[in-house]
Amino acid sequence: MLKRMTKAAVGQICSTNDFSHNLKQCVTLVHKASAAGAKALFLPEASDYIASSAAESISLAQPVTASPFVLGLQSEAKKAHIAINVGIHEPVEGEKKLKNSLIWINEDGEISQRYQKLHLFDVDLKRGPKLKESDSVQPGSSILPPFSTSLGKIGMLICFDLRFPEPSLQLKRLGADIITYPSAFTLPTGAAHWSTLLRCRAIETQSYVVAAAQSGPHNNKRTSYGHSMVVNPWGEVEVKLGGEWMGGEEIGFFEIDGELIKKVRREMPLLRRTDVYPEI
Ligand SMILES: O=C(O)CNC(=O)[C@H](CS)NC(=O)CCC(=O)C(=O)O
Repeated sequence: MLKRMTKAAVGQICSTNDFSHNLKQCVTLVHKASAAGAKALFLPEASDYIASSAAESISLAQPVTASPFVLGLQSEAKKAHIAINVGIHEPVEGEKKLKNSLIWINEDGEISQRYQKLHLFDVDLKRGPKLKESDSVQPGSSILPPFSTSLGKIGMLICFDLRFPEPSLQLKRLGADIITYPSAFTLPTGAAHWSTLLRCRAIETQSYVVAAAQSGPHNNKRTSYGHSMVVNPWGEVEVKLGGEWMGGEEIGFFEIDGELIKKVRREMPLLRRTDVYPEI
């Protein structure tokens, strides 16, 4: 029997504080994705820009209705009839701090879903990095229920959220087939934890995990780890892009196999002992 597979693309870029440079990289990837017949393109966290300080990040944020980056991607999505999952910054009216958001731009170019990052990356490692995301960002307060797309049901999380199994398990419980983690991991934490965490989340949730990553130097203070990955529900790595030394944008293709999701879940049901420990 013919399996129903849907093609998608995962894109890697290196954002700076220059909107038009960042948009250009993303548009190149939209064209490549669409030429290859992908139904959706997954882009990294903070694709619109990465600043070198909290103050600069706050000063750059624009509402989606006025952001040349978001408007540009919406128009490309509509032209190419492809959905785009992309991480951006959004100002909050009357507040100083921003939202670290993930939006779903559908095939008609409309923003149809939006998630606000729950866990903020405040770390101070002896050998670096020292980053305090909460200086410029306010955390979200809810999980976005998985939504239907031509690929299957998508559950959205962002970057540092990857370290917490609870929201991914909750998304799986709510019916997700695919969980996304657009990211900008640091070099030391990426080398130590990135691929292990992504495979764990895929194996635990028996779902596809799609993690588009920032890669390379954003400014003289920050460099990202790269290695964008797609992991299938059995934990196999289906796509792995290059590391931080790679210049420019990069793309990888994969197919979502709905039969594989069903097979993995049927063959090894993960029935929780919620009589012993609480359901999360
Ligand atoms: O700063 C922006 O504009 C965009 N946001 C980010 O890059 C965020 C906050 S600094 N990065 C992470 O969450 C990295 C997590 C990480 O590296 C880990 O969990 O090890």
